[in-house]
Amino acid sequence: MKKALSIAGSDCSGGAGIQADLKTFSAHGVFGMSVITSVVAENTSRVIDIQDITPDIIEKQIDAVFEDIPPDAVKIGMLSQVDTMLAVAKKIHEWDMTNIVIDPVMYAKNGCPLMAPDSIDTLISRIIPFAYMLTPNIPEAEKIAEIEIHSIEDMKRGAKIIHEMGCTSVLIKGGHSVGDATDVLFDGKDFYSYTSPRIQTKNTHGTGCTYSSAIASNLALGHPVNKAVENGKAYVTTAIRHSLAIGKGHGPTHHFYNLYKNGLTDFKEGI
Ligand SMILES: Nc1ncnc2c1ncn2[C@@H]1O[C@H](COP(=O)(O)OP(=O)(O)OP(=O)(O)O)[C@@H](O)[C@H]1O
Ligand SMILES: Cc1ncc(COP(=O)(O)O)c(N)n1
Repeated sequence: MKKALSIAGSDCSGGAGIQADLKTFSAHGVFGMSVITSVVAENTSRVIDIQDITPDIIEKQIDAVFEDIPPDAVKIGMLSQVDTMLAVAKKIHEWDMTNIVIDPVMYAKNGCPLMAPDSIDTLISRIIPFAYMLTPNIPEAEKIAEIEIHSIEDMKRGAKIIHEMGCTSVLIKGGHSVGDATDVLFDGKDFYSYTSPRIQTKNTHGTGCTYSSAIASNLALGHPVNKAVENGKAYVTTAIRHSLAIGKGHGPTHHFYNLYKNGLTDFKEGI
């Protein structure tokens, strides 16, 4: 069985972060493991508080996983502080991690910051160069590349600038644009785009986490980069199309529908 690790924050309400990642891994038939970087008291409407895990315990969690069950792919999500980033960067290097998909999470859907603003330089210098794929949304890409993004051409320009920071490939996600949901991948040579019709729903909590974990699952399963994104896009689109109207704010993506669709379960309740 293929194995994947998520290094990310915990969303107690189950829609984003580690919880979304583990559900996504399971739906792909991949064995999921987790290293928690922050415990976030959050739900579909708001972030109440954040407790960052100490760098020491983050490092020890990574050691515990890698000395025993080395993963075939690693997804990295919320890294809230400079020290968190430095601890993760040290361990990426020490364990020679590969197939790393990094979602540079900066804000929750309701606008609450999940990354300290003063850590952007460390993200760029110490984390981004390790990414096999970096998956910023449009506001994150604007911050990292220091440009404004209003069009597909801007997304391509942003992807090129970010690629020069040392990552192997960049996928800028179009969830925050208008019209079709188009994502742009740059692998250092060619551009690829992935489009789905925009689904009219407010229930998009955890879409970015779901997408990056689906891509990591596909890399763990041995797919090349553009196929991993194609499959990941199909997964997240289905998960949004059947997202759940639960909670008072932005409801979460639906993983069981994907399982059902792929014939892995006959679970139908709530679809
Ligand atoms: N309403 C929608 N309809 C169809 N696809 C969408 C919609 N919203 C987002 N997507 C797609 O979902 C994926 C995740 O993109 P998005 O830009 O929402 O990520 P994100 O902002 O990082 O997510 P999060 O808000 O969870 O951090 C992308 O493939 C994007 O195109
Ligand atoms: C722990 C954690 N990680 C990531 C997100 C971003 O996801 P979203 O923007 O969909 O809330 C989140 N809300 N919580």
